[in-house]
Amino acid sequence: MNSTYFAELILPLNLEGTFTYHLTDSDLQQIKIGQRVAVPFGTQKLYTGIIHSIHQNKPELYKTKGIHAFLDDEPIVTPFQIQFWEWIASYYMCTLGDVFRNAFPSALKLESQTFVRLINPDYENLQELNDHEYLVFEALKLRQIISVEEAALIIDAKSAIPTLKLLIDKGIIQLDEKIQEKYTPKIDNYVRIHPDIKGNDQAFIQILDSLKKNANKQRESLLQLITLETQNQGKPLKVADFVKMGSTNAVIKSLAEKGAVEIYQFQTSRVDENELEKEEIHQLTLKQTEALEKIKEEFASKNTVLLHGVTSSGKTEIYLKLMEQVIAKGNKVVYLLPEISVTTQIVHRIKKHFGEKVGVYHSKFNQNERVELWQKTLNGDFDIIIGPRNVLFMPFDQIGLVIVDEEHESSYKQMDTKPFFQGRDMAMVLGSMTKAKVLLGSATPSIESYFNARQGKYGYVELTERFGKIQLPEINLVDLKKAQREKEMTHDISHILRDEIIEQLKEKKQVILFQNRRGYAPIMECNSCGNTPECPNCDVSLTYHKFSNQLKCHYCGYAQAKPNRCVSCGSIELNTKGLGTEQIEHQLQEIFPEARIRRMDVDAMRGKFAYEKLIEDFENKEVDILIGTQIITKGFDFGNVNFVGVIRADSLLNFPDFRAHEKAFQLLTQVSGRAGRRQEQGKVLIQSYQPEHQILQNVTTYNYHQTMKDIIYERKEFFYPPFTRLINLRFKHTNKERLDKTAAQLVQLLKPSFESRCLLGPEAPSVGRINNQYITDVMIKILPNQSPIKVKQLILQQIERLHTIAAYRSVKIDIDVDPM
Ligand SMILES: Nc1ncnc2c1ncn2[C@@H]1O[C@H](COP(=O)(O)OP(=O)(O)OP(=O)(O)O)[C@@H](O)[C@H]1O
Ligand SMILES: [Zn+2]
Repeated sequence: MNSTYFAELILPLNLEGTFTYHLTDSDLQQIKIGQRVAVPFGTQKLYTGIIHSIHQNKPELYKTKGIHAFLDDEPIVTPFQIQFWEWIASYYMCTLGDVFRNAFPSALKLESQTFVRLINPDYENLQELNDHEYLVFEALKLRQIISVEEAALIIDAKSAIPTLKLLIDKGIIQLDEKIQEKYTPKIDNYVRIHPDIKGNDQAFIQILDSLKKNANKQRESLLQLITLETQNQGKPLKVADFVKMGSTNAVIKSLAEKGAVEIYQFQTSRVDENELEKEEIHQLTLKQTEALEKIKEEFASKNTVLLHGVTSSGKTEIYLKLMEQVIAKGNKVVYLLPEISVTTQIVHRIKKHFGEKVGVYHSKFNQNERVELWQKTLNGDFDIIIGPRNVLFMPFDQIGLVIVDEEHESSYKQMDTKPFFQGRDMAMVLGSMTKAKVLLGSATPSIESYFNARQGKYGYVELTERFGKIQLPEINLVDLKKAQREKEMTHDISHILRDEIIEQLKEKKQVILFQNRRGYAPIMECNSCGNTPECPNCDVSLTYHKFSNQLKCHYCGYAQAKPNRCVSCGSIELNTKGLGTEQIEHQLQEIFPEARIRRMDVDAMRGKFAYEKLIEDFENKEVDILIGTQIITKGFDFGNVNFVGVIRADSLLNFPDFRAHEKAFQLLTQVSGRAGRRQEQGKVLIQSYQPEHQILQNVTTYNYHQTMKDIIYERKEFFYPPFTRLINLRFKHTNKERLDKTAAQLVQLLKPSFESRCLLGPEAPSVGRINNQYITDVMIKILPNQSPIKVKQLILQQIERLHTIAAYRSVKIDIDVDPM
């Protein structure tokens, strides 16, 4: 056939550009940009692609293939998304296929290696299945799981993907995934005065009278419930809690039978709260209203505004008001959070006001759950969509506002898979491409955002006062050297810290403690020969985990039983060095045997919704002391915490990275900000071996501006962002010699184009081998007078030149633009 029309397709491949397929007349009648199609690729492979564009330029050098089938009547990717993906691919120097793979749910893009699973073996409407569907269905009844490739053998290559797609649509099969824990909301029984007698004095007195004679206990309970309801101001009361306060299940049941109280249920889940009654948004305080007005004023002339408000100043309340106004104008809001599992409290607050119009992209959702969210977003079912950085890839339309909460968080940067994008930065690109306004918020803005605001590129709005005019917590430092010298310590807890915790527990307050490392002890060392067990796959020492009695690698997951003797000299004198959360937990348990102590770090939070459950327990005051890694610093808003302790600030300060000081200041300020958020001024104790350190001094005085000024000065001096842009080239190979040669060769090729201060390396990072791959880095600094686009082109050209020599090609090069 002699086609005159062609389509460019996006395929999930790590290859440059789009791919050309010819179109038949009937293709032309149904084709739309953004539709999914099933296509062959190479000799054997099948893929799901997206229609990128249509044209008449016949490729001269090769024969095009045709499209097997259209999978959708209507596009499921918007033209804007395609543009956005292209922008990301070009900025982050990866392929469009890399972005597509990351952006698009796997369950919507079947390919040869995709496996599907039978989920409805009892499907009865067999007459609704076509011949192909029927054949595959029969095969699945025997085997449960089948790959696209195998389906192609059973029916034919052309029909494999379309047929499986139809079976998915009918709910007969599903993308096969590791069985994941489904979130089952916890249902609790609650009790309240029966709505019929609430506020009806006459009916109420009647009931009370009837209880006078032989139901004294019931009468007491009823009166107690009334008092509680007034005290709790409408906050639901669990039956279980009421029983703890003196009532009994039998009494509550009798009262319910008599119509005096009502037992009701609702989900206490943090994930699905559409059942909750909606609440009005709080009235903003004068200061908050001023801030909101100023934000809107700044938006008149600027696309981005930085809201710099101290912890607990009510930034979230301002977001809520602003969102309400944007939605009232018929626009949508994208709300970005650093990590959803640890910010369930905020999701909860947003859902409370906007109900089912809120779409939540949970990073722990499985692929099938993701499809549902994608389709609902496409339908325009949501006014607000919340999630971590990947939420930017959802198919929304008509965005009026993008909020980036806790904008300083480094977890906005994707580090493990391509594209290595920065969610905050891409939110701004999304904003400028869709003409939506972008609000960045933080109590400790990143250097970059602060700098841009100071330069007048962003609007800048400051909120310096906590809600309720509560003073920011008083932060004091504990000198660990001194405490040790004076024997004022039990294990790693100074007696000042210990006594403060005792005081807090006495007053029934909850305590949050922060330690930056997980595990029991990061290093095991032989006292005789000094040998330290290391990971066989990575260049790091193994961390001791007492609970499992194992040594584990935090980079590749390798684990071994704890040895009883030194593997090097046989001595039994093995010592541990360093301090992890697990050890602190043990020490605390010993010092405070009565306290209910829980730990929040990745080791303790294995289950799918472990965070949610622990947060709930903490809110319900079922935990006295919470010890955690930096997870606990992110936006928690607990009312009953007046005191926060930092076990050891030193590892934060001594980290070998140009961002270390910025991060240390942010982290310590944020964790301190969890204290004293309701009635009274909170307190914070930070333990450190170097209390004189300038960063710690600045933390205690809340001297954000001075800290940033100092850091900006250093950055300027040493050519770091925001004065330069960085690109890191990370080389990986199992053979160290080949790795080093390749990296050195590329540096040779790049040398003529860069000043020597702008081309650093090759240099091995602090962990020079992970999972048996050696690593080395070459860092390029782009000066303000250089064009980043030209520099990127140059890098790609030189890599291409490098690759003309076969020996260099096997070394993988990951290009990381704006590394963190
Ligand atoms: N105008 C208001 N009316 C009632 N409650 C408010 C108001 N403003 C803030 N609050 C309450 O004060 C607490 C702190 O506010 P919020 O969590 O919004 O602060 P934040 O600035 O986002 O803090 P952080 O940066 O520490 O996360 C919350 O419990 C919030 O409900
Ligand atoms: Zn390892």
